[in-house]
Amino acid sequence: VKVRIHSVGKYIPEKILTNDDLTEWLDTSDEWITSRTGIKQRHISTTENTSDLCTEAALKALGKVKVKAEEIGLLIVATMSPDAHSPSVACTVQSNIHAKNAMAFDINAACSGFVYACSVAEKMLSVSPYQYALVIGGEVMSKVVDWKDRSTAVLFGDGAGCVLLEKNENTHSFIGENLHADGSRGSSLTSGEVAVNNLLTSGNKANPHLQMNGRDIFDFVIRSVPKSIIEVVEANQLQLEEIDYFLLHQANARLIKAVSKKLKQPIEKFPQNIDQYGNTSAASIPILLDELIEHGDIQLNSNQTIVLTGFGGGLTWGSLLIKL
Ligand SMILES: O=C(O)C1CCN(c2ccc(-c3cc(CO)ccc3Cl)cn2)CC1
Repeated sequence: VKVRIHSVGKYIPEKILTNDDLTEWLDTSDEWITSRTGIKQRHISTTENTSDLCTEAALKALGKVKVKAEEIGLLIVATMSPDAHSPSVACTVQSNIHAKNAMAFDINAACSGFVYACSVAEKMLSVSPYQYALVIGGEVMSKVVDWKDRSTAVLFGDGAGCVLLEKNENTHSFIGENLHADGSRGSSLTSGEVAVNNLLTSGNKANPHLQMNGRDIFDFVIRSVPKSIIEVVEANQLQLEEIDYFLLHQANARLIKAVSKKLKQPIEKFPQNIDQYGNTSAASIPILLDELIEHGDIQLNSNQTIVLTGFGGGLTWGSLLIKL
């Protein structure tokens, strides 16, 4: 049985905060942010929570093809900024779009969440009686960042991206994958800690906000991401030159440049939109994919070969090799 990408959608909240807007609140500058991250602006939700962004992205993807919500058997949301622990964002989205036959759950693999979720969905769909699965990466990072911490608050943005996967006999999108974690370095990027305070204990501290050791993460990514990409390409008897696009998690422009150099592949193969959206964690790859399809750089059913690579909190990282 084969699984392919049938359609893609995204939804970004309307409100834009530019780097200059941030200088009114934080001791930072457009020059610093732009030169160190590549980010020029980010979208910040004011009323919509993660499930609202994911719902709109799902409706966009469904709207582009004639697939009815009841044909969906599986709905996975990758997020590290859920509305709540329960109900899952996926269940709220399932209700909103009336996908009454879909099982629904969230996964948290931070900025690797979307590639992890696609991997899980592909396996589950291939043994499911249903034809379609929705995989959504959605974040309202603006509610988890510490707006007093200029080293992280300027990096993140809100948004959601969605792919509709279809089970069919002939074309096969998912050629290969490698997914990794290293929990021993989990403390390099934490968010939403919940302390053990109960009837018997109290006073245990927990930081609800995102905290990041940028240097540690940078070093981890530079070492692990090129390896993951080479691994997934060569394990499937391909060469890097045969990959049309490398869609990397949009975490930092300098980092993307560094990975392209390590892989000796032209920067044109590493599309970027971090300037517009900031780091939208699990949403960054599906948002980028949707934009590339909108601009015509990537077409579904084109036989183009792409690699999706996520990396971040956990620590987690991983790549998917996809033939469109
Ligand atoms: O001083 C500088 O240049 C700073 C140095 C630190 N920077 C960082 C560091 C790490 C990340 C990052 C975050 C995630 C979480 O999604 C995943 C992957 C990465 Cl690589 C983004 N920016 C910004 C510029």
